Amino acid sequence: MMNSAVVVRDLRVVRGSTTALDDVTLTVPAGRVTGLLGPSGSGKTTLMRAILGVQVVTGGSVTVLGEDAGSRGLRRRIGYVTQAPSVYEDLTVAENLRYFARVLGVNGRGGRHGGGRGVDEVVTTVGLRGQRDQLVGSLSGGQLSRVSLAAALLGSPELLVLDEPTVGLDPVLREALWSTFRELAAAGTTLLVSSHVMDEANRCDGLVLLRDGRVLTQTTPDELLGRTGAPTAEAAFLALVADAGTEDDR
Ligand SMILES: Nc1ncnc2c1ncn2[C@@H]1O[C@H](COP(=O)(O)OP(=O)(O)OP(=O)(O)O)[C@@H](O)[C@H]1O
Repeated sequence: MMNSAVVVRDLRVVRGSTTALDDVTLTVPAGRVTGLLGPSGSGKTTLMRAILGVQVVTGGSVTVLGEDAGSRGLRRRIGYVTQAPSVYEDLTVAENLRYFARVLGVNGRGGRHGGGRGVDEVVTTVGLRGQRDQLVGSLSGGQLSRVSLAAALLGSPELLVLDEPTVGLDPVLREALWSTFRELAAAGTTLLVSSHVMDEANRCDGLVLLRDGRVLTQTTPDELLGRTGAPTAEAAFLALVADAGTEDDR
């Protein structure tokens, strides 16, 4: 039996006058990279917020690492990176991370109670050793987003939820970040990574395709291409959208 880090059942979320998620059921397998793909406004951020337990939901259930989403005990077991970098510009990279380590109750040198990743280790993981003592306000955009990722890695979370972490990064940095994700998964971390860049689909072990707040399909990159006969993930997604549109019309 495959071990699931996240189980979402019949989830429904209404935000304002929009049904942001409707009847969403999916699982995120442990120790894998799952890509959450869909166009802008399809509900990716809302789903991630529900998994983190910070989203008011109208119906359904979300179980994370065996507990209800939002349970206190989950706080240190999940790392989250939002689209807006939440770091202090007037502190250096290391100062920011030491601050977040304290907030999380992580020992900045070797993790909580001696376990997990500390500041030096996460700085190395995201390739910012050269910028360790630089003010965050003077970093490039790509470096800045890697500081947020480093903060999310403190203490070795079991689940990493990353909302469009590669937006605005050049191809070299994107490559570097994806190899970091692969290494983390190989070491047992579960990653849920959202993107609206379909060519990132091939880098994931599994895929969840969202459209208009509904799961279009939960699949793998190979199966997606095989099923649609499309040459690229982007073309496959468009083919599925066209199919779903035909069904809606029936
Ligand atoms: N605070 C809010 N109040 C009302 N509607 C909202 C709110 N936040 C999001 N929505 C709506 O919910 C839907 C899903 O939004 P969500 O941010 O989850 O999409 P997304 O797939 O993450 O988009 P993007 O790729 O552009 O970030 C959209 O139609 C959006 O307009």
